[in-house]
Amino acid sequence: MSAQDVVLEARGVTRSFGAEVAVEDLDLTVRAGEVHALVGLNGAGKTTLMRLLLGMLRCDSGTTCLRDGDAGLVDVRRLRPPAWASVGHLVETPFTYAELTVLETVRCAARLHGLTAAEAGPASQQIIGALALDHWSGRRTGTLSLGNRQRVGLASAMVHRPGLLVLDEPSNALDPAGVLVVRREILDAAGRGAAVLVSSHHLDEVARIADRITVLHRGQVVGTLPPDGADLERAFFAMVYGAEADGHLELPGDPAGPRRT
Ligand SMILES: Nc1ncnc2c1ncn2[C@@H]1O[C@H](COP(=O)(O)OP(=O)(O)OP(=O)(O)O)[C@@H](O)[C@H]1O
Repeated sequence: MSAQDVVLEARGVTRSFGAEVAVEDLDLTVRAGEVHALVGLNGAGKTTLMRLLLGMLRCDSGTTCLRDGDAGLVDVRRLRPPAWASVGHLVETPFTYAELTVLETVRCAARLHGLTAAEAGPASQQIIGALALDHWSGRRTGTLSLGNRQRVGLASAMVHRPGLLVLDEPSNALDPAGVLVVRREILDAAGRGAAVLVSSHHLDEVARIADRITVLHRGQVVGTLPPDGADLERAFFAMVYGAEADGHLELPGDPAGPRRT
């Protein structure tokens, strides 16, 4: 892999909210054709990092860059609007219009990402089928279950086959069948050459799809996990506890918590 393959990059990024440092001096790359997973405890900074990478939040210091064709990596704050057409994301609230049907919503997302009217219909039908939403295609999104709203958000993020996909806990609300479907779509996207950044709390799931797994703790990268490692959970906790000054972190239901050995 060369520097040419980097599609998304954070360089020395820091962001605080009041006195709290959510992301601190963080470097990260996502390359074409790879699935890069972010894992960490609640509040580790995963969503904040994704929002910074997508320009949804301003960095206090450092920069986040996205590849814009021949112009190379460009600060997201200066990215030309057409470059955003090749980005798909689901970060926090799924893209849905409560009064529109599933098909209308996904078609709308396709058009917003630059597909022509002629392209948007078939592309929407295809991704709705892929995400097993056919049955709900004519339903207003405001009446859908949480998991199906999540699927619509994923369909809207993927309908235009983006070159960069950023998904924050994409299988959070999904049933086991949905988890399989999303796994397949993520792997297909990377197989087509897309750069994929995904966060998850499910280490087993992450191990199935990721080429690289980065562990965040208190806004910093504390290590990387090998996706084919033997005991990911153990390695994860060792990294997280190891990052604590005294090697000790209290967990609910486990007041003593594991200690660094
Ligand atoms: N808009 C905000 N205002 C104030 N604090 C915020 C804001 N957004 C995030 N934070 C804080 O920044 C820290 C990182 O939050 P973030 O949502 O990035 O974590 P996360 O790793 O995505 O957590 P989770 O796994 O629970 O989704 C948290 O302590 C959070 O309270």
